[in-house]
Order: sequence, then structure tokens, then C-alpha cells
Amino acid sequence: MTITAPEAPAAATAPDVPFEVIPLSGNLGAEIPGLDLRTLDDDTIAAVRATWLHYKVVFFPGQDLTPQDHLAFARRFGEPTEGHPVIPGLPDQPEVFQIDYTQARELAAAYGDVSDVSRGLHWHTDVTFVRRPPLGSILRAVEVPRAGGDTLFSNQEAAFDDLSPALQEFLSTLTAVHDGQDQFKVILDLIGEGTWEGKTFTKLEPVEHPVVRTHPETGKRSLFVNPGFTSRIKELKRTESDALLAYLFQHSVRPEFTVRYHWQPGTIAFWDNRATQHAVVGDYGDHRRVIQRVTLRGDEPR
Ligand SMILES: O=C(O)CCC(=O)C(=O)O
Ligand SMILES: [Fe+2]
Repeated sequence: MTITAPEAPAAATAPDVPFEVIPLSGNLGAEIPGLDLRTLDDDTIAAVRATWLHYKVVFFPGQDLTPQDHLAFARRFGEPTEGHPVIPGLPDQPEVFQIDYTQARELAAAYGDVSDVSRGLHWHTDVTFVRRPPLGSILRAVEVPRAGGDTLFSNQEAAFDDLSPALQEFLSTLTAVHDGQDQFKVILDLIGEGTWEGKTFTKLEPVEHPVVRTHPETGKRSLFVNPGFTSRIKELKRTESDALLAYLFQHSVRPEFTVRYHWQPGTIAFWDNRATQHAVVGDYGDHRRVIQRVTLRGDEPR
């Protein structure tokens, strides 16, 4: 007799694709081994996209991509942004930026730990402090600790679905302010000006987004507030806003909505930035940890 284990909820409705997909938790995340990201045909790219939309973050271990290959892979899914609005890109590949966590710690020590980019990074969704935050980010693990330095991802559709209907409806009427100033003012002052969507700026102005957004491709609703950049809820009094955001920040990263990934050098991760948050676990002491990222342009949350 063969006993087949029941599938986790995310795995049960996954698209049927011509490569192996290994679900990593009940609510999001899958590993796709055995592909060479430099040589995929259009049908395989379409299947990767469907898998990515379903699992929200996919990991490709065993890749050996140069920054050029990394960028070329990203272009198959959308338009790369100018890297990051304020973190400078690689000299000969400006759409690719690097985070060397040792350097980031030195910078933080020299200028005050405002950026929070020390050993770990707290929960956030990438670059929500602009009008059109990224659609997704594609990360390459360059140098990673043998143990530790994992990255956590949390499914913000699952977090929304778990709330009671009355709270879902109330949240759907609210607008949040997102502000990158706290984390990025020091870097922006050091480099003088940042660039986003072709425009330069010297100060990050706060922006507003709905607290609940509808995914432009799947139509699913998700929570769209994050402790990295969401500073307050516009329609509420300060004390109400603080209390509600504290609750949502805690709720949105409950263990059952998350996956935790341990990196190997070369692994590529691709996450849907419209429906997830992520955080780096700062448990790796003084080991070197270096990543590079390409970021895809997104649309205005609605
Ligand atoms: O270093 C990581 O694993 C993720 C860093 C991060 O937050 C990002 O690249 O958006
Ligand atoms: Fe991030």
C-alpha cells in the first residue's frame, strides 16, 4: 500500500508545469531545481511566471549567473528599475545593486544605525515609499554564511484572508502613509541625490497607498502595510493608527504565513513584491553576507 501525504494548501492548486517544483511551506515559497536560468525558452518562462504568481517566492538553487545574466533573466519578466532609488548600482551594471552587509554595518556605525541594514533587515516590502513600488525583486546570493543569514518571506494574501470579514471591510476603506526617510535619509544625504523612474530627487517625500491592495494579475486582496516604511494610517487618530498598525505588523508575519529559506551561493530568488514581506535573520555574527538584486518596475497599488 502506498501512503501519499496530503499536499499543503498552496501545493494543491499549483499550476501544472514541465519542471520540478518543491513547495517549501503551507502558504508560500517553492524551490525550482534543475533549470539553467540562462537558457529558458518562452514557454518555460511563462510556466515560471505562473509558478511564481502562485507561490509568491521561488528559489532557483545551483545557478551561476554573472550580473549580466542576472539582468537578462530579470528582463524576461518586466522592466528593471534603476536598481534602488538611493543605493548605488554596480559601476558597469547600474540596474544591479549589491548589499554587502559588512559594509552596511560599517556605514551604520559611522553614521548612526538609521538604515537598519546591519546584520539583518526587519520585515518590509521593497520600496513602498514611492508611488509605484516594485512588482518584484530578483536576488542573487553572492556570498552567504554556511549557517544562518536566512531570509523569511510572508504571504500578505494569507494574512488578509485570515482576518474577520468586518475587519477586512474596515481596512479596505483606509489609506496608509509610506515614508522612506527614516531608513534612507543618511544614504541619500551621502550620495546627494537618488533616481527613480528617471527622475532625480534630494528628499524622499511620503506617499499614500491603500491599506488593502488588489493584485493586478490575480485579483486577490492582500494587506499592504509594512513596518519598514508604513508610518501611519491617514484616516485615524495617531494613537488609533499606532495601535492598529502594531496589530497588523504582528499579524502579517505570523509563522503560518511565512517561509524561511537558507541560501547557497548562486541561488536566485524571485519574489512578488505586491503580495509579500520579507526579513533577513541577523544570526550570522561576523560572517560575510553579500547579495545582489535586480528590481522590476511595478504599478500603482489599488
Ligand atoms: O539579503 C536578503 O536576503 C534580502 C535583502 C532585501 O531585503 C532585499 O534585497 O530586498
Ligand atoms: Fe528587501
